[in-house]
Amino acid sequence: MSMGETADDRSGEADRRFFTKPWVFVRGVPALKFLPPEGPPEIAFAGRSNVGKSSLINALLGQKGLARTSNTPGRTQELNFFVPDGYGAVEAGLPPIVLVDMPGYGYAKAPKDHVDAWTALVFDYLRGRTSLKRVFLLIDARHGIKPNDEEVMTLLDKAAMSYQIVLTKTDKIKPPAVDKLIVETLERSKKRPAAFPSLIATSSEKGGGIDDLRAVILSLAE
Ligand SMILES: Nc1nc2c(ncn2[C@@H]2O[C@H](COP(=O)(O)OP(=O)(O)OP(=O)(O)O)[C@@H](O)[C@H]2O)c(=O)[nH]1
Ligand SMILES: [Mg+2]
Repeated sequence: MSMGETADDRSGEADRRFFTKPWVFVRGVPALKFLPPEGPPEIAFAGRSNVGKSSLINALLGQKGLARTSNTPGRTQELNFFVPDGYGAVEAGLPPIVLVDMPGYGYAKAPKDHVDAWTALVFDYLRGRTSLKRVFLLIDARHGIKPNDEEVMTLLDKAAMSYQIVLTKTDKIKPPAVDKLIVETLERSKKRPAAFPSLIATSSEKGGGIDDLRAVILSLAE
């Protein structure tokens, strides 16, 4: 379900094949100095720990287990780069698009120095990466926008980095509650200069919103 705009009409047969072909993991980046050179357009999946970033990537690509997921927050600990297979090296600038799974923020139970290092990595990447064309900012439909999400939105606004809110786990709440949350969330993000004027409500479990998200990804691919 896409609110505030219709998904553009790029979900034809050829485009669907883009997502049914295998994608591959190409690189895990534990610190900024290991980032590949700036190159093809990147789309980052950001959000609090356990919000469902890795699960959403797997649902989009139809490949369970490609991005590692867990019941326990703090699963993803590096910036993980995924590209459609068969296009050649990311260093050579060849893939049409790169999806970047990120460590979550807001998880206080891991050792503090670990959390601080992930958070710095995520924030630096979001602030300074030229190849980054869109950030999907994932918000758990059960919890709504939290103060650390606001902090990330402020950072993205300051960096003039385009971001789009994606509600996750909508299968866990009733449809009227999803509708109410959509209205409230859009109202809050309207005041944000870099926020996209629409959001996408998804369920990685049930498949809701996945085609809309794919259409956005296709529209950014070269
Ligand atoms: N019911 C339901 N559960 C989901 C959905 N998406 C993710 N989950 C569950 O939420 C938990 C966390 O999912 P992950 O994809 O690992 O979350 P993450 O944001 O990558 O977490 P970190 O890497 O730790 O930051 C897992 O137990 C998933 O099965 C969804 O759409 N519906
Ligand atoms: Mg993860």
